[in-house]
Amino acid sequence: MAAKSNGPAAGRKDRAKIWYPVLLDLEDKPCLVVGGGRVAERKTCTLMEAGASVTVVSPRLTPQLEAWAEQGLIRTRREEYTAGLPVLAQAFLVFAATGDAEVNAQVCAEAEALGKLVNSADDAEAGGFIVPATLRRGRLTLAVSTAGASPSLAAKVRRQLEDMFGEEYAPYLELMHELRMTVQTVVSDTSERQELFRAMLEWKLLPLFKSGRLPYDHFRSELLRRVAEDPTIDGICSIGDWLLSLQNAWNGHE
Ligand SMILES: C[C@@]1(CC(=O)O)c2cc3[nH]c(cc4nc(cc5[nH]c(cc(n2)[C@H]1CCC(=O)O)[C@@](C)(CC(=O)O)[C@@H]5CCC(=O)O)C(CC(=O)O)=C4CCC(=O)O)c(CCC(=O)O)c3CC(=O)O
Ligand SMILES: NC(=O)C1=CN([C@@H]2O[C@H](COP(=O)(O)OP(=O)(O)OC[C@H]3O[C@@H](n4cnc5c(N)ncnc54)[C@H](O)[C@@H]3O)[C@@H](O)[C@H]2O)C=CC1
Repeated sequence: MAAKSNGPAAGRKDRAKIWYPVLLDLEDKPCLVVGGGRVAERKTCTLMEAGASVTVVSPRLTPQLEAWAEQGLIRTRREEYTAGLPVLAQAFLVFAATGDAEVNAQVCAEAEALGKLVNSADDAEAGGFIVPATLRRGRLTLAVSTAGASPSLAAKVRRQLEDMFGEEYAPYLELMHELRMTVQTVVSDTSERQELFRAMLEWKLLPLFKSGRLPYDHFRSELLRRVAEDPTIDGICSIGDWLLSLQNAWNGHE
């Protein structure tokens, strides 16, 4: 069988590096950021969002980093980086984000020697991972990368996705998650379940969420009830009809 053009053969050395995307669980994981400027602040912020336990090593900190330190949200060491810091040896992820390229290279070398995943703010190829531009809508994560070719383009594409994937995706996915769990409990056959999940994607739920007029709790329990009552393809399709009729009724009242 011929290899697909984007298949394993695409990983050969004569091509640009292909980065492997993953989503990491950083909850309570120790992470080290070396440097205390604007870039270190941005990396720290997204690490905090992911629940990481962040230590920043830098003689100077941005006012925001200072504030987080005062609030006890991050740990800091107000000093220049030196090799052999226990906080580096204990870190799950390391970020080299100083304004000094030589220091960043030293941080990367030490971290890699200890088998750590390290990110270099000033040299994509020097570290073991790079950070994409990220859009979150509850459980939906969209990550955009240009493999370091143009980080500002990654940010621009992320902004464009903001319009395409609005806030309504967060409650929509919560509900889809709950409905999926319901179906998993009441339907034992895997292929039957998959058919139902695909049919549920055809429901015109997103416009209902987008309108912002849904009495969410009532709607949620009604939908869960209907799915549990008739978890068949006919049942799922008739729920789809019910959702359409709701939408049409609302549109008619506008
Ligand atoms: C390789 C990588 C390593 C890493 O940091 O992981 C890297 C490297 C470098 N960035 C540089 C510059 C800028 N980076 C940004 C912004 C972001 N940079 C991010 C990631 C990455 N940046 C990784 C590759 C990501 C990819 O391409 O997929 C984002 C997506 C995520 C984040 O940082 O959290 C975040 C946007 C977040 C968002 O808005 O969503 C801006 C815009 C701004 O600051 O507003 C500028 C100025 C404009 C410009 O230069 O384009 C420079 C040059 C420094 C110089 O020349 O002085 C280097 C070093 C080099 O290129 O060698
Ligand atoms: N990856 C990215 O997204 C981006 C990367 N960059 C690169 O990242 C680097 C940092 O950028 P900014 O934060 O804007 O710089 P900045 O000048 O605002 O901050 C540099 C920080 O590094 C600290 N520092 C300097 N020497 C140190 C040492 N020996 N040990 C510990 N900390 C030390 C300073 O105290 C300061 O807090 C720049 O070199 C730039 O090339 C710039 C823009 C975006």
